[in-house]
Amino acid sequence: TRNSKIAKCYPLPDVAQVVIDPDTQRRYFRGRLLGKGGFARCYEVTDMKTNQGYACKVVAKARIAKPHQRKKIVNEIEIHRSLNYPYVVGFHGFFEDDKNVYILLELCSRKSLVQLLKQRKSLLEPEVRYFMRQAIKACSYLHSQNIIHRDIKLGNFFINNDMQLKLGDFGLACRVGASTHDDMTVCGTPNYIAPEVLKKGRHGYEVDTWALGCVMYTLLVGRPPFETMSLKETYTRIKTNQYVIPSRISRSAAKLIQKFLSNNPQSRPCLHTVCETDEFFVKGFVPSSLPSSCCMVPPRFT
Ligand SMILES: COc1cc(C(=O)NC2CCN(C)CC2)ccc1Nc1cc2c(cn1)c(C)nn2-c1cc(Cl)cc(CCC(N)=O)c1
Repeated sequence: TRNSKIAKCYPLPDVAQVVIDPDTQRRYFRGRLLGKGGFARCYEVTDMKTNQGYACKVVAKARIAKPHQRKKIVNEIEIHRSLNYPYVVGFHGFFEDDKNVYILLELCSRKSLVQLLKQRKSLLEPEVRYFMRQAIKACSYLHSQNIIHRDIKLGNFFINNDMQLKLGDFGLACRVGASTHDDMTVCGTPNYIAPEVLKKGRHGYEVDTWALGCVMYTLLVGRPPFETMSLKETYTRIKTNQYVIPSRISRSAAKLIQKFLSNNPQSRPCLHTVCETDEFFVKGFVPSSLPSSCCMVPPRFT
């Protein structure tokens, strides 16, 4: 809208070199900009007492002046602060000053699956089992807390120093049963948005299961399953379930992708059991850890 254009052309207030949490009096030294997303800029910050590093999402209040924009940030904080799971980004606090809202999050030094796939082009099946197991467990945990993430994609799976996957960015998440289902307009990321959301029917946890299928396909193949030159064509292919699995992909991987990408939400796998029951995981080698060299070159599983 016009206002967002105005907001964009005013220079954003700089983030001070040292930011202080007024409640805890903790002082954080602001390091480099790690990236931007939506209204937020994310900086690496260091607690000046403990030397602990964090990823600090900074949202200028000028950018969230409208009630629905402020509600989005409040929703993200309210949901994320209630979570605690090994494969979900740690939430370490939030505070505000007159200019910005600050959200302190677990720093994942190896960035996200976006950068890893950009470097590697596509991953080997054992690596996909390793990452998909953690991604599925993270979503299964969210669903057990009655939360739908609604924006599962490579860029929201961060990788920490020990190569563990951490699901982040709860800006579009919602609690099931809350009245926010009506705002589930087409707000997901085009490549990973589920057919039932496009048809504006009822939708629930299964939209995350669909998106996990898109993540698995993209990691193995090196591109998203429904990517085309136009958004309209992509939406048509999603609604008509039109995608191709290259023949180099194993039968068990292809079968699981087809289950994840079922047009009918009820036919998609159960996230609480799929890692223990599906042939792709049961009949294949699931590494318990990955060397950081996987960010650069294919590993040799001897
Ligand atoms: C050391 O840790 C990181 C480094 C980098 C990085 O090297 N980015 C470079 C910085 C220089 N520019 C030129 C290219 C990207 C990127 C991400 C890092 N870690 C890192 C980044 C993190 C988080 C944890 N950990 C969390 C949680 N949220 N965000 C977060 C938040 C936003 Cl708003 C935007 C982005 C960037 C887009 C993306 N999906 O990566 C990330």
